[in-house]
Amino acid sequence: MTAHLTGRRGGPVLGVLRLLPRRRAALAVVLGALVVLCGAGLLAASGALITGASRRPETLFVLLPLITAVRLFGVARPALRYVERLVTHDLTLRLVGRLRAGLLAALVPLAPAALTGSRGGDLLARIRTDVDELQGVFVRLVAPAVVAGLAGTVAVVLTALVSPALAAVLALLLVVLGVAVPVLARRAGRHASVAAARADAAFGADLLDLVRGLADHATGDGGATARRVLEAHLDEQAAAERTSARLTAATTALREGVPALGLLAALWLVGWDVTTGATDPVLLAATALGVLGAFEAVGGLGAAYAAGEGVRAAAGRVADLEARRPAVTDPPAPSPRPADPTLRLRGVSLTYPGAPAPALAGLDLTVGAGEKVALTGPSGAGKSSVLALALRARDPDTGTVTLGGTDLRELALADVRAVSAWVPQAPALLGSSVAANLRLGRPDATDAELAAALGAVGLDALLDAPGLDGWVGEGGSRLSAGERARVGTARALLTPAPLLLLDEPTAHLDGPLAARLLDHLAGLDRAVLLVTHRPDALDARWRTVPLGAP
Ligand SMILES: Nc1ncnc2c1ncn2[C@@H]1O[C@H](COP(=O)(O)OP(=O)(O)OP(=O)(O)O)[C@@H](O)[C@H]1O
Repeated sequence: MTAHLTGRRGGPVLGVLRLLPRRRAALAVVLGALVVLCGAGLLAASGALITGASRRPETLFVLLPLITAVRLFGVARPALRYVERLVTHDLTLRLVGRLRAGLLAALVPLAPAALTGSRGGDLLARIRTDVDELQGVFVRLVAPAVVAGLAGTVAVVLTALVSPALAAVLALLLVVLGVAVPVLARRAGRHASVAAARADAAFGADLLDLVRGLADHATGDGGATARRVLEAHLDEQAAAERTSARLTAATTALREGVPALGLLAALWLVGWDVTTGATDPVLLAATALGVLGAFEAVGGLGAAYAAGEGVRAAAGRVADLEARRPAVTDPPAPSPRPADPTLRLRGVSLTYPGAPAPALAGLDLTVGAGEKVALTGPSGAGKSSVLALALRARDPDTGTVTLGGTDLRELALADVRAVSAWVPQAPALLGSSVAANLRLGRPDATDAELAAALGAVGLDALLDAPGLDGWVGEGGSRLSAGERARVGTARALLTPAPLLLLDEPTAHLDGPLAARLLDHLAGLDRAVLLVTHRPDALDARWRTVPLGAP
């Protein structure tokens, strides 16, 4: 795993390319080039064999090397293709692994504070769509480009041994077919597709207006004006489609025509050398067919050019994610984890970026070991923000937050989060079993311990249905909001953390259930700092700290 997926130097795409396993990538492109050269070699050897056979040699032994070459190229081509595919797939899977691990590594330090401005769907798209796009960086972009360069160069050099003039023509035509044609087709195609999309959108919008106001249009000129407007859009659509069809036809003609030009050039130039006696006639058909086969080298470049745009966009989005600064970072030399879990906030103020007013201003709060404290106050009073500071999801603008007397900024983040177990208002559940969700709190918990934790939060019923090994649905969708919240609390109870930070654990519960949960929490031998809108449900074991709007 690399520290930076998209790298700092050379742009985002180069950063992704650095993740490729180099030896495998080199092997894959060499194999790819050999496949192309075997194809051209097969055609060339076949041409030479046919010409040689047409001379009716006295013995077949004369043709034996050519027969062997035809067989060799014929067998080697599919075999090499098979190995090339194996290597490429292996390489792509390794790349996907590195991309996913790298993206998650980039996301983890950002969570939760630096991700609050991101929409969940956007992040999911980055992880899923962008990784899908980037995983094709080798197969769709690098391999076709390098294979084209490698196989094209070898084909030109071999051709130069027969006819330097033909080699020059071949090089030129390879560049035309591999670079000029795709670039022009893409540029022209973009204009045509923009025009078609514009015409489609205009037609759709006017059609909708027409249908909505059908009664109005039917009066007056009987809808003739509306029809004329729609017909004008249809004409635009037809014109855009005609342009696009002409473009496709021109590109196809060039794709077929350029190799044909190469064939003609070979017949002309090598044919001339044959008539002057400078070249053996056997080489005429061999060179002409070999040149034809060499064009396969640049066959994948059109798709590579198109893929390049997607890869660039995906790499840019990933780089943008990596460029975000985490809200909090580990200190260079962390202090040891404090044995005393006393949480103390002194003169703490916090204003969220872009917020017009502070969420907290000059707050003092202490939660001693084993103490039970409830934060109350109106919505927006800053209750959840206190928990965020206690967990060091953020740092205060002024004042200090300490655990056992040590400033949180001097502690390793992992230590802060080992001392405190946090349960947000809507805890995240995995699309997995009840047990798997609970074991996030303590991976080695026994089934009996899981059952006890469920019992403590009044979720004994989950033991029967769906059962510890039962599926909770995607994101816990098969459970109610209240059950999801209590699974989160049970998970926190399973951790050994001496301080629990619970954000409205009773929000979705009815009176008796809320009382049962609060009673269990009050009886714990660890400290609990909870947020609640129902201070009346708390008994004397709780110290209530009201927060007003700052
Ligand atoms: N990530 C954020 N970015 C900007 N402003 C925020 C952010 N989180 C909270 N705030 C603002 O800070 C203030 C305090 O929010 P906080 O969530 O701490 O209040 P709360 O008392 O827990 O509210 P509630 O009872 O509704 O959960 C609010 O005005 C809120 O809009």
